Amino acid sequence: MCSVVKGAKPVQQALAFTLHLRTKTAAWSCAATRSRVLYPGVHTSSRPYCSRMALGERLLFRQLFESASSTYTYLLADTQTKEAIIIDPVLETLDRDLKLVDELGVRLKLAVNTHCHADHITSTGLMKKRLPGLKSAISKFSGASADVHLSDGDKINFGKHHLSVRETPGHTDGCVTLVMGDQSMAFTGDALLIRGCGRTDFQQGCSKRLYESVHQRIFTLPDHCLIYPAHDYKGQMVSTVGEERRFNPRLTKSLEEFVEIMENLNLPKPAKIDIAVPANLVCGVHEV
Ligand SMILES: N[C@@H](CCC(=O)N[C@@H](CSS)C(=O)NCC(=O)O)C(=O)O
Repeated sequence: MCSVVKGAKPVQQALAFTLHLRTKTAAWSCAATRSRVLYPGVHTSSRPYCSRMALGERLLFRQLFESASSTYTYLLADTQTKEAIIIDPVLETLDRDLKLVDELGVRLKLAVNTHCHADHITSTGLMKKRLPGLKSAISKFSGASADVHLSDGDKINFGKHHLSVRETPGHTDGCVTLVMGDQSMAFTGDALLIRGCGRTDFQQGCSKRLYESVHQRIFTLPDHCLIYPAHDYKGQMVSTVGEERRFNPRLTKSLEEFVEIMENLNLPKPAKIDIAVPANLVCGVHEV
C-alpha cells in the first residue's frame, strides 16, 4: 500500500487566518465569494465565506484544463513539504502538467483517477515513467490496474493535508469523490458536474445508484464545500454543494424524475470510448 494513503490524522485547519501567511506561489480562488454575491442565502454561515479561508495554510491548488475532452486536472500540494498529488491527468497535457510540477518545485507522490474515464486517456502510466517513485491510484471497483486500489474512507495524504475517499458509484461502479480533510473542497469526478451529472448509459451506469451517491455522499457535505468536477462543457469552473443542492436541474428532482431524465439524455457516445476505456484499464496504455 502506498505510504501516502491511509493512516492520516484528520487535518484540523483553522478557518481564520490572514493572507500574509501564504506563499506567493499558491493560486487562490475566490469563486465561492463570487457565488455568494450571485446567490445570496446559499451560504448559511454567518461569517463571509471565501475559499481562501477554507483552503487553509500551506495548500497549493491548481485547476488545469484539457480542451479536447473538456477535462479538469487538479494539482494539490503542501507548500512546506512540497508533497503533491494530481487528480485526473490527461495524456494530451502530460508535458504541460510536468512542466508546472517542475516549475513549482513540488514532488508528485500520487496520480489519482476518479474513475476509469471513457472520453480521454489518462496520462498516469506515462507520468509514472517520467517521474520514478510516482504511484497510481484508482478505486478497487474500477476494474483498472494501479499501484493503489482505493476504498471508501481511505485517506490520501500529502504533507499536512489529506483527501478522504468517498465511493460515489452510478456513472461507473468505480467512481470516487475526493474530499479535503476540512471539507472545503470536493473533487467529484463525473458523479456530480456543475448543474449536471455523469451520464449513466454505458460502462456500469445506473441512475438510481448515482442519485443515491450524490444525495447521500456529496449533498451531505457542508453547503460551502467547493465542487470541482472532472468536466465542464459550458466554461464553468467551480460550484458549491449549496448551489448544486438548489440549482442542479437533474439532482433537485425526485428519484423517479431523475431516472426519467437520465434515460432520455440521448447523448452521442464519447468519440474516444473504444480506445479510452481499454487504455485506462491499464493506466493509459503504459504499464503501471
Ligand atoms: N462529447 C464528448 C463526451 C461528452 C460526455 O458524454 N461526457 C460524459 C462525461 S465523459 S464519459 C458525461 O457524463 N456527460 C454528461 C452530460 O450531461 O453531458 C466526447 O466525445 O468525448
